[in-house]
Amino acid sequence: MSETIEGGPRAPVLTAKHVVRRFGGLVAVNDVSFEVRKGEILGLIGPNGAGKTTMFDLLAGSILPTSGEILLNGVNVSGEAAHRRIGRGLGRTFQIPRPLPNLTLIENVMLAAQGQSGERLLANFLTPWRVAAEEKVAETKAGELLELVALARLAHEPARVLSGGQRKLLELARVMMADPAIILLDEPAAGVNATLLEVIIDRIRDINARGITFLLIEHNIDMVTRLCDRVLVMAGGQLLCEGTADEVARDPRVIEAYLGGAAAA
Ligand SMILES: Nc1ncnc2c1ncn2[C@@H]1O[C@H](COP(=O)(O)OP(=O)(O)OP(=O)(O)O)[C@@H](O)[C@H]1O
Repeated sequence: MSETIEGGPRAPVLTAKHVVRRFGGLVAVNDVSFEVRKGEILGLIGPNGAGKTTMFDLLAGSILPTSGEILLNGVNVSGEAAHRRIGRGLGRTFQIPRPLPNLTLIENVMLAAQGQSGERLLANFLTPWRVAAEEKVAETKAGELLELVALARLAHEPARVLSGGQRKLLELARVMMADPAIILLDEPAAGVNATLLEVIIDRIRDINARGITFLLIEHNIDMVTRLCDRVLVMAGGQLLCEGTADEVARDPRVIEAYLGGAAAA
């Protein structure tokens, strides 16, 4: 019972209810329902073309569902734009992060600050002291977040010097700047070397220990097994099954879905 009490330890942060998304004749997401519970790291796996990225786009608000509902902390956000969902505590990283190459790391992270007066020309003109004070606070916070993701020593370097794996860490710091309740992570392990992968796994654990919930799309099953208590499997736009990483890896339907994908590739 207490599992679903609003605000309780296992309350749903993000809910998909019978979500459908069509692209012309193709049903990329077909009647998918699930919950991401407060404090968990939930995995989302499935073969190429399963509909995982489309599901992320729907949850984040980059695209809208053809039908069905998306709830963020119990509020129906199905028709809301992405920036409004960010304001409600939903963060998202991209498979291929694209920081502004000529800005420093700290400047890139500061760009993600919410509600700065500096964004408003009038405020800048009328209350420059407040804008300066807010920028100082944002700079301190961005510095702390770069420390959290082990990039503090590069804080004043331009983002173009970063490797692919370091860009993923910068992306995590950027998302954290908006104080998210939940972060959607899109393939954080893709293209990352083994050493940096360990850093990314550690940082995700640290951020999760601060009470932040994660939904993780990942093809690297070792990472999923190490981070996720619960895993959802999608195939052909539908939710195939749910369980621990070990359970789903043994499930004949999952094996069949991956083998079918490999045969079709
Ligand atoms: N904008 C779009 N227009 C038309 N079809 C699309 C669009 N976006 C995705 N699709 C199709 O929807 C299906 C699901 O794609 P999606 O990218 O969500 O899968 P995925 O599980 O994320 O795959 P991968 O693991 O390869 O990233 C695919 O058949 C894809 O071609």
